[in-house]
Amino acid sequence: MGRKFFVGGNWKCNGTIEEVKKIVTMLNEAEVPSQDVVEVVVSPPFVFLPVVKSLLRPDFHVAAQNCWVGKGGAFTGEVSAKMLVNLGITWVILGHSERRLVLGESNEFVGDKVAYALSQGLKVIACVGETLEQRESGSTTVVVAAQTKAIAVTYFATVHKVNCAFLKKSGDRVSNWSNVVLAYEPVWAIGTGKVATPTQAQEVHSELRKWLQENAGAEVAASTRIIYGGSVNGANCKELAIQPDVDGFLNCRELKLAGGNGNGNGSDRAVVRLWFRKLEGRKVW
Ligand SMILES: O=C(CO)COP(=O)(O)O
Repeated sequence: MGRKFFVGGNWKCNGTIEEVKKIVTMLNEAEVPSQDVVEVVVSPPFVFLPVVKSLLRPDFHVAAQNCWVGKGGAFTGEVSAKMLVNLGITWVILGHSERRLVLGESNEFVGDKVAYALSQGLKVIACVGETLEQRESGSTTVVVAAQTKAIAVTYFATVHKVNCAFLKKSGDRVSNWSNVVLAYEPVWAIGTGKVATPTQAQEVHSELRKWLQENAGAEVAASTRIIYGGSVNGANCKELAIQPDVDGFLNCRELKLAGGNGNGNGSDRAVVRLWFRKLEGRKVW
């Protein structure tokens, strides 16, 4: 089965309402290949989800950048999967390294979030990736395999004491991989300008696919999209995209908001167009 190319924009904690509307206008005008061959998903901060959802062209999808691990309730500051679904949001990013490393989310906690979000009907972009230290010590494969295993298997009932009746009842595996996209995002490449080489990305993506093959079966391995994130831009995306196991991107820098952490040269529209045009070089199109 062919894997539909995936282009994701993670806007992180950036932007004002005016900037968000501006980038939505750009996206609405962008020339992109048919949604039969590419899936575009943008992920604004929580507060901008309703406005993006209402203004964005309907063939593009909207993702939240996080959600709570279980049912709502007395969890100040959190947003539940059910609330996202209620708003018409179809995707959520879980396990981003910024949440793992800055906010201390463990592999198991991320795994539990993935399981719960899927149970509520959300599609999940589940992030994995090693730090520079882990790469240099040769443990990249072990690290991303452990993160992926925790996504596939939940430890919720034993590790966490937060009430989550669903997970306690329902067994322990991602049963529907078609609603999961794995995002390999090496921590050392995020926001640093140090993109993984196409070979480095392909190596890890192929290891992840092998892990899926061994643990979730050949069909899941062949059909699950594994996307890359970390300093992707219009200039480097084509070489990455032609790697056999790179099925798309999760990216902040090119789909940036004006004044964000990208090049800030005012040519945002040109960059969006360039990005999509470069991607067209991929054979599947
Ligand atoms: O973290 C990322 C996407 O989730 C990548 O960020 P950059 O595109 O800024 O490297």
